Amino acid sequence: MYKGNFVSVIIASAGMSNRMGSGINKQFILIDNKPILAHTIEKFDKSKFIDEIIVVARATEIDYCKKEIIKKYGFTKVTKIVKGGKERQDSIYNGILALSDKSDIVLTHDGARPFLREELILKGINGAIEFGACVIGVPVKDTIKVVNENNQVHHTPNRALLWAAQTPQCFKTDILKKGYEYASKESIVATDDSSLVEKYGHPVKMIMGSYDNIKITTPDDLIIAESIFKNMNLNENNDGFGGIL
Ligand SMILES: Nc1ccn([C@@H]2O[C@H](COP(=O)(O)OP(=O)(O)OP(=O)(O)O)[C@@H](O)[C@H]2O)c(=O)n1
Ligand SMILES: C[C@](O)(CO)[C@H](O)COP(=O)(O)O
Repeated sequence: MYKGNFVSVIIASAGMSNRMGSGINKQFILIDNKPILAHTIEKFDKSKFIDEIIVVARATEIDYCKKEIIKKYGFTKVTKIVKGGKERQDSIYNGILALSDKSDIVLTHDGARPFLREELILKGINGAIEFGACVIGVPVKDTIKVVNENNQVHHTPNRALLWAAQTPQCFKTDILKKGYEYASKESIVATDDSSLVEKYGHPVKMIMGSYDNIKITTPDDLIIAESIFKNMNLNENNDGFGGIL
């Protein structure tokens, strides 16, 4: 169980939001009059399982985050706001370097995933304690095709074995650090944190997540996000596993 462990979270919010095309950092777009990033931080700030939150922001947005997000919404567990890097991986690495020496368990999370539920935080922490590394995800619903550079279908993997990785991704802190140090030494680049731990050679467990734990990436996600937000508020007991979408 999580008791006795110091649990940290790194929230990556230093991306460029290119696919959103909003002209501003998508994490500052409002849902119910509150920035997406504030919704995300709130989930961890309120959680009794979390001890420290490191926010990773663009250098030019650190002051804004301090004033308009952390101070304005009265978050108490954000210990540091550090500057991001070119890729998400670089941003998370900066967050790792800012972790408290006390950190036993670390969760990495996207600032653009505001609909995380408390039970997934606990499942992730317990998964990290039991397995050393785990990732929250959901089985894919569509058939996935692997294509070549000419869009010719190369093969169709067995859907029963395919999961979509979400965040949080949860680790014993020393294991995540080793994964990132290994990636840096070997110049390994990946789009999520657990890939680096896999490549370092530590097994990663997949933990059942929730289909409504979406990452807000493109404008159509904002329409879905409004609907998830309303549903979460209407039905606080919705466990997120039933597939409201
Ligand atoms: N250099 C980067 C890139 C991404 N992120 C964060 O990682 C999360 C997941 O990334 P994604 O949704 O791809 O965000 P962007 O990189 O901003 O999107 P895009 O690729 O459309 O520019 C986001 O919360 C984003 O802010 C980050 O902290 N630092
Ligand atoms: C970490 C992640 O959210 C898992 O789905 C995803 O890989 C982030 O990737 P992106 O390229 O930054 O969208």
